[in-house]
Parts: sequence; structure tokens; C-alpha cells
Amino acid sequence: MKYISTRGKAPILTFEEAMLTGLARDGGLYLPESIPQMPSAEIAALAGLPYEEAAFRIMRPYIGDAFTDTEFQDIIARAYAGFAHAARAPVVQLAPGHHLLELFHGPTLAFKDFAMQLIGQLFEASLKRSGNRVCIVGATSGDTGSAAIDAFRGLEMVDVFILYPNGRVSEVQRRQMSTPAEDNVHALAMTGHFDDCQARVKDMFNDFAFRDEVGLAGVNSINWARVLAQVVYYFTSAVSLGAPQREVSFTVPTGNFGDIFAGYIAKRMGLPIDRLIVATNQNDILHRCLSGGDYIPDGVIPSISPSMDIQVSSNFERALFEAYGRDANATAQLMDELKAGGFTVSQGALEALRESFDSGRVSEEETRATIQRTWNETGELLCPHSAIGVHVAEQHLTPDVPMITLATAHPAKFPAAVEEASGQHPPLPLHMADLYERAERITEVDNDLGAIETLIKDRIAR
Ligand SMILES: Cc1ncc(COP(=O)(O)O)c(C=O)c1O
Ligand SMILES: N[C@@H](CCOP(=O)(O)O)C(=O)O
Repeated sequence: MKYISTRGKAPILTFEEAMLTGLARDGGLYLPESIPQMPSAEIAALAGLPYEEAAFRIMRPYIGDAFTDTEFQDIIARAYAGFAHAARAPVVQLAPGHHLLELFHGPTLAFKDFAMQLIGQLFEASLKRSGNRVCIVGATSGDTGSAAIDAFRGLEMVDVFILYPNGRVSEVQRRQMSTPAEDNVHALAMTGHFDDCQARVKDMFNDFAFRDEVGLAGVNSINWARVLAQVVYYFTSAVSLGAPQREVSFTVPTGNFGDIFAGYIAKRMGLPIDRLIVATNQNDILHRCLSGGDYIPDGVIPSISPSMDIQVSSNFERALFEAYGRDANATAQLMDELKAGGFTVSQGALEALRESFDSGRVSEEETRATIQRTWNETGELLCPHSAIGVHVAEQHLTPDVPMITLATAHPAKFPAAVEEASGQHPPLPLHMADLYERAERITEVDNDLGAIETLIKDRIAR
């Protein structure tokens, strides 16, 4: 399996190379040159398998010869051993025809753990073999950073620098990033919002001198391996509700478009998915674009679902590449227009996007009301992001196709918002019970590329 860039001008890579690279050298994102198909009988055979075995069967065709089957199976087993639920990604019923896929049973309580714990193991195996070192730089609105720091803390051949928007993540998220004591992990609180952090990370990838000097790697969902790991739970949840004999739909709380794009890949592989529904908060650029075709960022507004406070949605580039019939020049042109302020999706590409995706936007008040109502009616305490998914899903329920809403984080990551909405205080799980007593280690940085690069080089040299 080979990987190509959405902008068509970067070297074609193997899985292992694409994983260790992150962003392509032409600024694009890597995708497999073709999407492997999973026949119905193979999908049906996933029923009842342990999550790890299903993950192996689904991801194996993408890996090429990077790892032997036994190595890959061991890597997957280690990745999910620390999850607090035997099913890893359990499905619970909220109402007739509406199900919740709980993706928050990993060590840092968000769906990011599914990919990040796996990538941590994949990087370790690959770097041990090559003897190379890498410097991971990531941007986070709260969850990617905590998951990355947990997955890579203490790894000898890896340094991790996470840029987060100062004052715009929840206290639990901040403490998850700032309290690990291992000196290979660094929480950098940057002035600005998430889009600024993500832009500086991309700038570092486009600064080839810096990139090559430090051995830059990325673990945001620009990294194909992140998306791949997230494909698995679309299959396991759909099969648990009767796929492939029966279609299902998914509603996905969306920001950077990585998670829902994984659902799109599952559909392209042959999983019978009817609709993929993008659920946004008040930072609704994706909903506006899917509704009218214009993609024009107009500034991030902080919300009670901070992880989705995003206006420049990285993975939408992958969706556009597919919607334009894999036309790399057209994709590159759109991304140039975005730098200059925004773009309009062509009518044909918009229709192609709408063949798979619907969308909805949820206000702050509706988010709070959904947390409260869901708690009262079902006893399920939702985090604000998951509540956005549930609210949008409820507007798209149909009698014949079961809906699965992705619950992307544990309510305990956002206790203030959840308590205000429901009157319930979500306690931290035992392994994090002393989080508020642990010492924090944070470096404040300005939104200044040169200064951040210098800081990273200095820390690595120590
Ligand atoms: C809790 C939570 N929900 C939803 C999202 C949105 O996911 P994506 O960025 O893959 O669209 C994020 C951030 O990525 C998140 O942390
Ligand atoms: N919501 C994310 C933003 C980064 O997304 P990613 O999936 O591209 O890493 C976060 O919590 O950091």
C-alpha cells in the first residue's frame, strides 16, 4: 500500500513513512492510493470478535509490510490493554433507534486514545528498529494533547511538544497535559486560539530546515495513522447493530473533521453507512459550507465544547480531495484560496460531499438542554461535545436506519459545564483522582514561529 498527498507534489510513501512524516512536504495530507474493500462476509465475520482482533483485520491491508502480523497484533494488544472497558468502544441504547458509541474509556477519557495509544506503540516499534529519534509537535484544543502526552511520555526516542490555546481548554485537559513529570513531554500554552496553534504546527512542517534538523513528526489527525485507527470503531459498532445486513447512520461531533472522515473511509471500504452527519457547535463553518458551499473562516468563538472550537478544519482537505475526484491541483488551489481568506466548493463537489454527509449546528443553550434532558431521561451523563452529537442526531432519526452518535469525551473532562447543565458533578475516574494535587509544568509562548522553534531546539539539545 502506497500513500499519496492531497496536493500531488510530495513523495509517495509507505505506511510507515507516512506515519512518521505527518504532513506531506507539499503541505498536503496523505491518503492511501486506493481504499481497500472489505467484502460483506468479512464484515459479518467481525461480529462477536474482541475489539483487538477486529482492529487487526480492518487495519491490516493498510500497513503493507511495515510490521509482521504477529508484531502488529502485539502492538494492538498493548495499545488497548489500558482501556477501562472490556468492549473498548461499547454501544449503549439512548432511545429506540438511537445508540451512543462510548469512546471515552481510554486513559485520557476521549476518543483520541483509540488512535494515540496505537500510534505510541507503532512509533516505539518503528523507532527501536531504526534507532532514529523524532520530535513530535502537535496542536490541541485539549484532547489530542492530553492523549499524545499520555501515549508518548517517557519514550526515550521521542520528544513531544504540544501547543494549546492559553486559557481555552478545560482545567482537567490542561492538568492532563501539564502534570506528567517525564521530561520528554512539554505543554506549551500559546497566545491565541486553536487555529493559531494548528497554523504554527503546519508552519513548522513547511520550514524544511527546522523540520529536518529536529526530525519533526506529527500526531494530529493530519497523520493518516490517526484516521486509520478511528475507522475501526465504525465497523465494530455498526456490526453490533446488524451490519452488514442492515444500514446504519452516524452522527459525529466535529471540529477538525478527522473522526468523521474515518467514518467516510469505513463507508468507502464497504460498511453500509447511510448518512454521516457532521455536528458542530457555534463554530459552524463545516455546517455552513455543507449547506451553502462557502468555506470562509470568520474567527473562533469560545464555547462550552472547547475541543470543537475550530474554524480551519484540517481534514476537510481530505474530503475535498475525494469530492473533486482526487484532483490534487484543484485541492491545492482551494487551499491557496483558504490562505487568502476562503473558498467556494464547486457545485459538483458539493453534491459529491452531500452524497455522504449531512450537518447540523447546536447553540450553547441547546447543548446544555441536551445534557440535562439526556441525563433526566436516560441516566447517561454527556460531555458537551457528545451532547452536540446527540442533539443533531435527534433531528435526523429515521424509522428504518439505526443512528449511532459518537460520545467523544467523558463528562469528567468538562465538569463545570456538565454540572451547570445537569446539576450532576461527574467524578474523575480513580486513576486521575489526585489530578488537582499534582504539580503542573507549563511554558507560556507567544504566537511567534521563530520563538517556538528556538525553544524546541533548545529543549531538545539539553
Ligand atoms: C471531545 C471531542 N469531540 C469532538 C472533536 C472533534 O473531532 P474531529 O476534530 O476529529 O472532528 C474533538 C477534537 O478533535 C474532541 O476532542
Ligand atoms: N479537538 C482536537 C483538535 C485537534 O484535532 P486532531 O484530531 O487533528 O488532533 C483536540 O482536542 O486537540
